[in-house]
Amino acid sequence: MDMVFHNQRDRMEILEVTQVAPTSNSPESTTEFRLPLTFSDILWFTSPPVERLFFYQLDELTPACFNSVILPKLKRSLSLTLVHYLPLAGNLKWPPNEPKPIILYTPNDGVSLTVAHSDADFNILSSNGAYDAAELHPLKPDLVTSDISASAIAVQVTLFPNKGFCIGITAHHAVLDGQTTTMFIKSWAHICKQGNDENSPLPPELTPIFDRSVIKGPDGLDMLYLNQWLATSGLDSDTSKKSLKITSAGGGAASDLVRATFEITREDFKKLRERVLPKLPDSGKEMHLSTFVLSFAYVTTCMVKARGGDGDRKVAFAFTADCRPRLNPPVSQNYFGNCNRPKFEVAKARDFLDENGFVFAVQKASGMVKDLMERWVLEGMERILSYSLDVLKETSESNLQIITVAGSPRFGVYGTDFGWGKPHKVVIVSIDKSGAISMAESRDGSGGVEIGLALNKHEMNNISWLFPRYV
Ligand SMILES: CC(C)(COP(=O)(O)OP(=O)(O)OC[C@H]1O[C@@H](n2cnc3c(N)ncnc32)[C@H](O)[C@@H]1OP(=O)(O)O)[C@@H](O)C(=O)NCCC(=O)NCCSC(=O)CC(=O)O
Repeated sequence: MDMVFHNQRDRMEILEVTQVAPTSNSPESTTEFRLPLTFSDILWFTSPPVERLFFYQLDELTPACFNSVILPKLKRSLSLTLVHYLPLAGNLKWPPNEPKPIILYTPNDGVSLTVAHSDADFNILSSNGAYDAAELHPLKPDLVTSDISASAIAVQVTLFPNKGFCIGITAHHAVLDGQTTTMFIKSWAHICKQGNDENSPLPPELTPIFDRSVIKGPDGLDMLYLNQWLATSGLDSDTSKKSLKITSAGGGAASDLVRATFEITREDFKKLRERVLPKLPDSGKEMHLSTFVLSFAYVTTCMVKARGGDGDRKVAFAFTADCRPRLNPPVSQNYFGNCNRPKFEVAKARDFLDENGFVFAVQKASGMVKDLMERWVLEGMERILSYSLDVLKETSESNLQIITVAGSPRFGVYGTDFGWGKPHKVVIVSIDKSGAISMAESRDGSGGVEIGLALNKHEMNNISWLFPRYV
């Protein structure tokens, strides 16, 4: 039987759009804070923002309780948290005589917070699907970007009466990566759960580090990337034609996509390992067969099979690695900003469509991760943005299939408890713009991995057949 795709038109009402500033009682919030962008930030300069939703189920939640308890607590704790994360209350700016933009917080800056009420079906939107990808769009806030300014983050809290609420956070990728975004939201949750005590410091594992000197790369990489980004929008950094507007590079959301979440369980991983090991050279002794490698290889193979078609077509598959532990010396996980690199490979669809397609994918994925461990992790960084932009251009011009990964099972998003329990569901909305899959740890902590997909109906139908059977 084919998959059933839920499509229910929601009703959403915006109740309030406000600014939440860092609490004014702190000396920090009354001082300007400037943070330069590193090459690793500029690598993502005008990439599509990353949009996450955290659904919390509270069956008895009335509008009165939401307005008198939950919303005030969320606002107050956000304000307290921003004192520790001042750049997130600020904006990207491009001062007239500066070669590159900076992140600037000035007193009275704050985060845009949208409060909304939805009559959409909470159970469907926080389920594993499938439902129209566009159904999630009203729940995510938009960054405010213009030629001269771009907000670092935006937040939305949406009430679903008698069902629960949803927290949406949209992050500018040139300001922060997934590691920092999830550390920030866990800090907000921590302060909210602790009862908004003004004097309670953040625990060490949630305290951001702003020291840019730890990020060392080849000279001139920041300006190289900046000029490459500007060239894609027909601008250049030497003239007055500087712009902080986020372009459509990376594609806009397709309107015909549906979303679903699939889980690869610990038991599935065992089976996948058993299946692949005898087929690998030297029984896989030299392979890096982590749950990430198996998940990435498995989903890539299923996605190529789900699209089917011409074996000669090209498939670009990529993931982003966290460079913090890989740099020499290693950088703290608390480093605020971007410290990551994409890793790309291109192959023919035929390689995955073959009987041994999964074995091929495992070998490739294992090699990609091992490369990052064994070689200098910044190798090839000079070419990485031009290469990525070329691949994106080719995707829009040909039938090249691009598969990338957003999020990570390491981020522990299901531990984000604001005081009303762990999330019922966490999703990355923005995968519907970019051909990405999303990854998160299984909600029940059983060692599995959740895979979020946004595909057209035909491919989603095909993959729903492949996922359970192909393990
Ligand atoms: C490159 C990688 C994907 C490769 O992952 P692997 O798991 O294969 O390799 P690895 O060597 O790092 O880890 C191997 C083993 O170490 C253990 N391990 C190591 N670190 C861990 C951690 N922090 N938490 C839990 N387990 C950990 C695991 O048991 C794992 O085995 P096992 O798994 O078998 O038990 C990863 O190292 C990595 O960098 N992950 C973070 C990716 C990231 O930051 N993505 C977001 C990009 S920004 C983005 O996309 C935007 C956004 O999200 O906002």
